[in-house]
Amino acid sequence: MVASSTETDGPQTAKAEENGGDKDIYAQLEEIAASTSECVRVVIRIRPLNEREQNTLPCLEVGDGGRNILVNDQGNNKKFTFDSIFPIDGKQEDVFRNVAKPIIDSCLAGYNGTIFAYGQTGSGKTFTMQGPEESIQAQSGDIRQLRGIMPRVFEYIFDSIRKEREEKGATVDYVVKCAYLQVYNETITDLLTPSQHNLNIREDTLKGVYVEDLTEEIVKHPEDCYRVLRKGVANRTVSATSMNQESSRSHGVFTVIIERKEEKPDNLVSKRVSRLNLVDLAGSERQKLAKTSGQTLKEASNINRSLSVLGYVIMALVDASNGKERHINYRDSKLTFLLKDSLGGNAKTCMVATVSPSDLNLGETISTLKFAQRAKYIRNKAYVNEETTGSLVQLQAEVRRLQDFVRQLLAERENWATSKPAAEQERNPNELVQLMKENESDNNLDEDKSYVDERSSRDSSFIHSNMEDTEELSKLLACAEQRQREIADEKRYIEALLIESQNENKKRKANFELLETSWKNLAERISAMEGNELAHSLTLSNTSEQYNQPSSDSILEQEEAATRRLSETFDKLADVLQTMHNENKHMKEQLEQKDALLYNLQTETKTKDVHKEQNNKEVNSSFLAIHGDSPVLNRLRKKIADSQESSGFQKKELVDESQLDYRELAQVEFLKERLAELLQIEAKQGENMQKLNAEKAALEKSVEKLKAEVNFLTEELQAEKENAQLLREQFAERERNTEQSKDESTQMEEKIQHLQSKVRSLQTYRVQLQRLVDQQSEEIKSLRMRAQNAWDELIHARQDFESQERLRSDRLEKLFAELAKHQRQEAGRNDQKAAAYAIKEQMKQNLQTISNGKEANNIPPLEPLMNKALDFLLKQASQPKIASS
Ligand SMILES: Nc1ncnc2c1ncn2[C@@H]1O[C@H](COP(=O)(O)OP(=O)(O)OP(=O)(O)O)[C@@H](O)[C@H]1O
Repeated sequence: MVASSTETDGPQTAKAEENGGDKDIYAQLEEIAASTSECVRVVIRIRPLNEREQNTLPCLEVGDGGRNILVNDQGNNKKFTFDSIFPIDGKQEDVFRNVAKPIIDSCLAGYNGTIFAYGQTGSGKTFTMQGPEESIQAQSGDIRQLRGIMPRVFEYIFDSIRKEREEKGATVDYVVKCAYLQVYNETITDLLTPSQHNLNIREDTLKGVYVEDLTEEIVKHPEDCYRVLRKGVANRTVSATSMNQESSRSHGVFTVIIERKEEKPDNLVSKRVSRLNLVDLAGSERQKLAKTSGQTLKEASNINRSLSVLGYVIMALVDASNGKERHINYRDSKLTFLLKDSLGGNAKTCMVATVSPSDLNLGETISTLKFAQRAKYIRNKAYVNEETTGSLVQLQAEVRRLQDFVRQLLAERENWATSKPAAEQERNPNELVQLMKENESDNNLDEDKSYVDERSSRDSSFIHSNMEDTEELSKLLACAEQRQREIADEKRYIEALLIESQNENKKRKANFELLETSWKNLAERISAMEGNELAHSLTLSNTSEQYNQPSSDSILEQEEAATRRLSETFDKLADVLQTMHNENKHMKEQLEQKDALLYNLQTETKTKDVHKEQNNKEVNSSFLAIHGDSPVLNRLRKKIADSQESSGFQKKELVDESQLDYRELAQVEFLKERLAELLQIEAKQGENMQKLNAEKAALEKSVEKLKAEVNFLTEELQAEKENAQLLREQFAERERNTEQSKDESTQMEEKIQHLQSKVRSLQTYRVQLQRLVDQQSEEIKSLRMRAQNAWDELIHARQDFESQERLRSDRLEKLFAELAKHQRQEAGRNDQKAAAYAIKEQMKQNLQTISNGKEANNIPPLEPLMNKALDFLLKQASQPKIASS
């Protein structure tokens, strides 16, 4: 179901065995080379639709091969490629095998590892990393299948350790520790000791990045780890938002520290310490969608800010891995500082980006995928964290080797020192004293000898005092050289600072320009929107006036209100951007000032350098005056030589010419002269000494001055550094604000696009409506004509009708008269009828009387005859007379 670009089993365990230490140095180097610079693995996990999304459309499709994902963005398909993609029905077990197993294998082999889940709030990060809480310790049933990466990691680690112990016995020893922390509102809390709040992050060359005073609990079984995890989960900050009933409001970092010690056959002990970070980041969320407020809103903005910094760090890392010179601001947020080793450092890292499949979250899904795509290009440099120690004998051998090495270095330094120019050696004052002593020992005359001894001792003391001065001067020189070096260092530092500040400035300028362009674009869009709004409202009001459509009225009202709201929001946004623009301008000016200040400092340092140079030259010349070709000393040397020569010559003369008295006199004269000369020299040397002392005092003063200047410069630099830091922080804050504004403007853009599409559909609808109305007005026209005709016809018909009506009423009147007449007749007939009935009755009675008498008189019955007559009468009476009228 899931395609993967990496092998999930086997090779790491093999590597673990290889690292046992049997390899030679070249193999280790090869392994280091192979292990360096490895890209971060990135996988995508799509969660099933939740209740809120049941009636929405899917916007994601996993492409062929299971490594591509297609996003349907309003009809446009965008394609992203990752190391693996887990579809909606992806199993927890598959995720563990593909994502976590290779990393744990690396950790067991001594590498650091990190797995982190990134994604929109409610997209399944906690589900992936941890699983439902009740599943963590589940021993059986369906719920056990829902365990996330963390519980499975614990089981796998202890299983692997058990297997290795079975194989290697007591030579291998493991200590496993767990720590759990959260970063909530930029504060680190120890989830295992929640009273430990606001902890500090530290960095160490050996340990890497770590949290000071964080509780590390030793764990011996997976059950211990479950307990630690549950304890931390209970202390983690979680609240309900509209997007997720149990939304993590903090970034959670669960660390497993694996310490492995192995005793090797040659008495060496190898020790590896690796750290596995399991990171469940807080979810990114659009505040409007998440409908957060109050504390939850503050949390959300902190979450978004730290995730933005994470985004910048990733962008910088990607640039850096593309060979660009970028400074990675890990320290801009606690999260990025904590993840420093995991992003671009000493760790093997895998990122699981979780997404929702619904088009309801399309914007967030696209931004998650883009983020994940960038992370793919980060290159990490992981290495095995191994340290080997040996027995005392081996350690002593190592110490000896190091001592030899140090000796060799010292000898090299000595060689270098002795290979100084010969002129420098000649200037050694001790040698000069020696030379003079040798000269003196050659003198045969006692007086001369005593005199020379005396002078020699005087000269020697002079030279000794010169030597002391020379030593002082050498010290001074060394001090000056040291100062020079310090100043050069400072100069280099200032230059680096200047370059950094220039780069920062460039960056800021670029951002500033970007901001300006986006601001301009936005302003244009706002004015375009305003224009559209006007045009839109005009057309819509026309439409509503012309056709008086109640349904389109309400749509228009809604549209107008939405446009008004949008325009208001845009106004506010424009204000915010204007303020930001002004602030950025101000910052730019400040930066320019700082640049100018730095430039001045640099120039000052250069001037100081020149002064230093001059001072040094002066000191050197003084040095030369003492040791080098000093005319006074040369003359002194010459005089001594001459006196020796002349005393030799006079001795010869004394022997040859036997003029002792004269020679003695001459000798005395000569010695007198020489004494005067030497006294003169001594006086001159005294003057020289005074001069040198004055020079020394001046030099000391200038050194003091320089020291003060250097101190001042250091303070200035410190202040500059602080200012730069402050500016950096302000800029980061500004960038974060810009990011937020960008988010808002993206939302606005989406709204605008939505509105524009609505306007477009409304325009189409209006055109259709116009056509319909045109048709209808044509029809109305023809109808009107037809109605006119009909009206005319109606008037005719009415006139006809009225005349006919009149005729009819006449006839009716007549008829009514006839009817009255008939009624009258009828009444008469009824009277007749009643009379006839009365007659009939009378007759009946009469007849009865008659019949009574007939029987007696035998008269034929008259009744039938009477009935006949009566019937005839009745018939006559009941016949209608009106028919004739
Ligand atoms: N792959 C999945 N399969 C089944 N249910 C899932 C899946 N992913 C997430 N869910 C469910 O979705 C809901 C939200 O998931 P979860 O809490 O893991 O999100 P989240 O990304 O950690 O959110 P947030 O960090 O913002 O709080 C939970 O009820 C979870 O059980």
